Amino acid sequence: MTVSSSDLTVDGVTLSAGARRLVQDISLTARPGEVVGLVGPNGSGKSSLLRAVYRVLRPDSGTVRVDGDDAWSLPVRRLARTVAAVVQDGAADFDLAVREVVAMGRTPHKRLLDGDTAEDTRIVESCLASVDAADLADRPFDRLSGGERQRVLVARALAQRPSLLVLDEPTNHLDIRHQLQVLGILRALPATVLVALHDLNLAAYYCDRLYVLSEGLVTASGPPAEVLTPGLLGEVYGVAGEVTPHPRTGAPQVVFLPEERVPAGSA
Ligand SMILES: Nc1ncnc2c1ncn2[C@@H]1O[C@H](COP(=O)(O)OP(=O)(O)OP(=O)(O)O)[C@@H](O)[C@H]1O
Repeated sequence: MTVSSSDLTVDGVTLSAGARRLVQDISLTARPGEVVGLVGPNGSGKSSLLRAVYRVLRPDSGTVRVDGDDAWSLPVRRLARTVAAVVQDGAADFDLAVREVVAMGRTPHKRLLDGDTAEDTRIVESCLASVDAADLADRPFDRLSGGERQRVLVARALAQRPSLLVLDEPTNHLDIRHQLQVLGILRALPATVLVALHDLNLAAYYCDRLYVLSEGLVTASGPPAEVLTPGLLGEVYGVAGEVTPHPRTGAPQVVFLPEERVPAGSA
């Protein structure tokens, strides 16, 4: 049975590509309804870890459990009814209209050769509208701008009605209004969300908890206010910054001080 929000437990996951170790012994949880952020510098292993969760990169060791079931042992169709993914630069070469791309999100809920029901059509239209893409519905997907494409891929994932949504840099290419819109949608979903983000201020505002990856390891985790400290900015990113609670939202607000660059690891 599909539940509205899933429990994700990643336990001791190590990933490699050939001889190269991508992440090592990562453990992470996302409880039902939580929005959990993955942050960290380029190449720290965020995308690789997400790939293990949406079952593209098989762990060398460790487990990925969704609602207690090993994600790598579940039937593919059952996993697809539970987990949706928005990946970086995903599927740019669809030779389909936008509406058809979003309708693909309904596939796991259908049997072979089933057509679209009125409910499928309603879900597709409402997911397109939620990301301001209703007017793109008849356009060829492969002619859209980067940001339009990204919003359509978010709509496709929403149309899947997942109980666990995994997103790799979903704000990539988006203007600021659409960044806030997409993250606001994720925040309001009943689903559990695991999202890789580069923007620490957006991560601080929208995520319940953060995991900070650095060189394939988790170096810090917890609520944003505990994790995002000047020490962490120096240690993990090699930059100087101040962190203060925002006077209105209370969320930690990071201000970078570019002239005070510090060598990574020296904070
Ligand atoms: N298939 C692969 N073969 C070899 N190295 C790989 C492969 N996939 C990823 N890597 C390397 O593993 C490391 C982690 O990559 P990953 O894409 O997970 O990082 P990331 O944190 O998502 O980075 P970014 O913020 O730049 O998107 C990088 O050094 C990357 O070059």
